[in-house]
Amino acid sequence: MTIIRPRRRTDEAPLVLTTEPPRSLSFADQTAFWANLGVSLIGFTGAVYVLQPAGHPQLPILGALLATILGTVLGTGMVVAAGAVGARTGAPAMANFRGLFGTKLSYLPTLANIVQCIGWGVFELTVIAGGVLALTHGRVAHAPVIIAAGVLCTAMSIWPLRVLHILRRYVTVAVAISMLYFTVQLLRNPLPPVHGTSWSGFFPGVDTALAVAVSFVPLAADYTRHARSARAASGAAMLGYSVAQTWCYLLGVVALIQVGCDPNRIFDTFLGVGAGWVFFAILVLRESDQSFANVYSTAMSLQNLLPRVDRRILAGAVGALATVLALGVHDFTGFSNFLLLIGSVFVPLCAVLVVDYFFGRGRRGWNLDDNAPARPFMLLPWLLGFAVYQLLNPGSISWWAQLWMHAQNALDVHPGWWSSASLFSFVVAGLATGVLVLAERRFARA
Ligand SMILES: Nc1nc2[nH]cnc2c(=O)[nH]1
Repeated sequence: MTIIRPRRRTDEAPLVLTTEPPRSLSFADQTAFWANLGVSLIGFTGAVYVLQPAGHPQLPILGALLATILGTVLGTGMVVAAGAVGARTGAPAMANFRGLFGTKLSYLPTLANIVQCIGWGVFELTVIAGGVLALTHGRVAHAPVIIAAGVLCTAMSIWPLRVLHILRRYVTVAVAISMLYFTVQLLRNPLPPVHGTSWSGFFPGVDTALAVAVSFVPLAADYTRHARSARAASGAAMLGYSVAQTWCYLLGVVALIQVGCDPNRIFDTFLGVGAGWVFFAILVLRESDQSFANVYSTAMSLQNLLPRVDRRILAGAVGALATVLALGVHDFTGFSNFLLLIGSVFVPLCAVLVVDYFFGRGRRGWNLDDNAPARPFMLLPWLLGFAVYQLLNPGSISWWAQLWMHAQNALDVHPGWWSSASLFSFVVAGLATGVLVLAERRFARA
């Protein structure tokens, strides 16, 4: 890869694929960035899936609290581990897979990430439009908001490092004040009693909180590669993301309980408190950093396929595509299930990546060149982990879920309260990679 060594704090991310990025993000910059990603309008409504895990009765409030904390901390741990690899190699997230699978095979996770990031980018643009709709009581049309948000997040993705500095300086404080305001206002009303709760959906609840954090696994290294040290990158992601997502989900749980667990009315609680619209507007505006992260990471993923194309051209094209797609989307229900399905690809992949980097071939330095040789056997633990995930949680796309239910019956595996798909998938993929790493070492010695 091309080697360039810019160092100043004002330096921007390299324009072409390189493993020598400017290391200009401080601990505070990164903590603020991850905290911003942890707070999302989707998080407030998504809390309903932790509170009422699919196929289970509602969790008690303590159960929802613990499931949120456990899922978030475990999911963030995976983000941290993937980010630590990027902080050490200096390569963007998808280019790291060249070391694990070889360059050509690294296109597999790259394509999955391009699909997931464009999907999330479109989703986030529609979430912003939904927020503006709630804020203006439907007085502003959908299309102009989508176009404005699309232009904003595309512009942000042209100057990613400058944007991260700005987020730290101005946006994170405003978001923290807004969250504090809503927390105080919502907790002033006593929570109505909730009946018929059960702990049976505890681990599915954990899985939900974990899945949202894990969806940032394939993006992490695009940002941590600019950290001054792997330790700072890891601490910042852990602190910023886990605190923010936990806070966001718990605020969502409180708001949901106050509107009888109807996610469609959740924004009413925020807008119903005195001056709520001011703080809600801040949260809507900051949702653009989520879209920005998706557009920028899609461009970086594309650069793994097109290493010599200027990332600004790629980001411009991706931003335009996401905006056009978002103009046509009004209902996201089916697509969000698809996003969760893609997200599940990255849980076992993270385990394989981390085990091979810290215990296997990565210890001697991965080959991240344009012609890194294929390591197809490394696909096996990934596939195994993916199968374990689907077996325990096949999701809500009916034909896909039915396929896996046949497999459950054939193997006599029946998911219960104990079956966290993410944890089992991560552990199985990690252990299987460990076996391959040991076999590779033996083979090298022989
Ligand atoms: N990758 C990704 N994951 C998410 N999880 C929640 N929102 C997002 C998002 O915008 N992108």
